[in-house]
Amino acid sequence: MGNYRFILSGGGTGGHIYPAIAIANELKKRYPKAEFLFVGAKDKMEMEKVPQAGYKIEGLWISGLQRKLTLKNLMFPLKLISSLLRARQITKRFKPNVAIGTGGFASGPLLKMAASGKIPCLLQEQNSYAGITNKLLASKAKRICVAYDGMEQFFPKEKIIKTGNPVRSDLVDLKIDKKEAIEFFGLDSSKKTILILGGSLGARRVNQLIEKELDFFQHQGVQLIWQCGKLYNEDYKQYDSSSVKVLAFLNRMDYAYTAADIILSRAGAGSVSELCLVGKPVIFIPSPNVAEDHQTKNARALVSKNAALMLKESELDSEFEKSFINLMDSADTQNKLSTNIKELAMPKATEHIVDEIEKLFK
Ligand SMILES: CC(=O)N[C@H]1[C@@H](OP(=O)(O)OP(=O)(O)OC[C@H]2O[C@@H](n3ccc(=O)[nH]c3=O)[C@H](O)[C@@H]2O)O[C@H](CO)[C@@H](O)[C@@H]1O
Repeated sequence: MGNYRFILSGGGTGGHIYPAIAIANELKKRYPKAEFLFVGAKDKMEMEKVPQAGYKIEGLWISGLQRKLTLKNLMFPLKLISSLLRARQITKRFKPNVAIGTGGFASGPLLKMAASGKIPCLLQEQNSYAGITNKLLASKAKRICVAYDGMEQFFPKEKIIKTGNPVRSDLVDLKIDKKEAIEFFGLDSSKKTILILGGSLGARRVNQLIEKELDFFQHQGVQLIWQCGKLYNEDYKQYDSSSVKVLAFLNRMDYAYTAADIILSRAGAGSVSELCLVGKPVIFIPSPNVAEDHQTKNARALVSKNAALMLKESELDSEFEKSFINLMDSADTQNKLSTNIKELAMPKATEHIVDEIEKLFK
């Protein structure tokens, strides 16, 4: 009993990978004998992060379409055919009970072939603006779990279930001692700690801001945990010091969230869902470079409920210091933001999604 087989696919960025890992962990908790296989894109971060989480992954030779005419684009049809064939082989061999797609281009071929092999498929869409892969797969899916209202504009209404975004269980209920968390980063537990998050890949404009404001932060007497991203680490690691911890990637987000007094963050859907659970004062700096400006929409949903502050990239030079000082100086604003953001948390999202998955194979 319980020897079920689950195939999961999502990747390209942490925003698609971590929901898949959270779903797999909950399935494993319910079905300890189940087998799992992840499918990702060959050179993307899932090939490293999924094995770190204890799961097997196979990589497809696939990439997204660029908007310009490039060599990569000319290769696209070839990659698509090759990855569809490979996806068919994988699903035939693994024979999953259910296929789960969390967005990103690798999930396209996999879910398409799974559906044509009559395997029930469930999609999970993290954003308020649906990604292209999930939109293309919607007609094949039995259920589509979403985190925002109004998703009927992208998906058939009868398939949509609002569950919220899956968050890794270690971040749902933070139980670490704050002093221990601050010391984990080699920082001083008597000082205020600011956590800077650039999303799973790091954010160039956020890094430029922090570099420019280092003296300002020092004057304010605060210390920094600065996640700059793998791509930017070489440029910024020179600033690592006893009060500024520069890290390419945080493997222990639980410690980082616990250590922080104030958080500056991009507004990717996963980050937003986690920050609601964490319940600390946040200043969002949404990326303006994503489809339909969806990070600004993600952030605005919180700002309109007095649950976070937001600065657009174009406002950073003129507004950042003022906004930061106002927030630092007002315990009242900090408390209000913390209380309000917590109210938006959906801590049962993963369980709810797995309840829906169970309906597809039981
Ligand atoms: C530039 C880009 O395309 N961004 C998209 C990407 O964001 P991105 O990949 O940044 O993803 P999210 O903000 O959704 O989530 C980031 C995830 O990475 C984890 N994390 C992050 C940094 C770190 O050092 N360690 C770590 O573990 C966070 O805990 C979180 O679980 O996917 C999101 C969800 O589809 C979208 O909303 C974003 O617009």
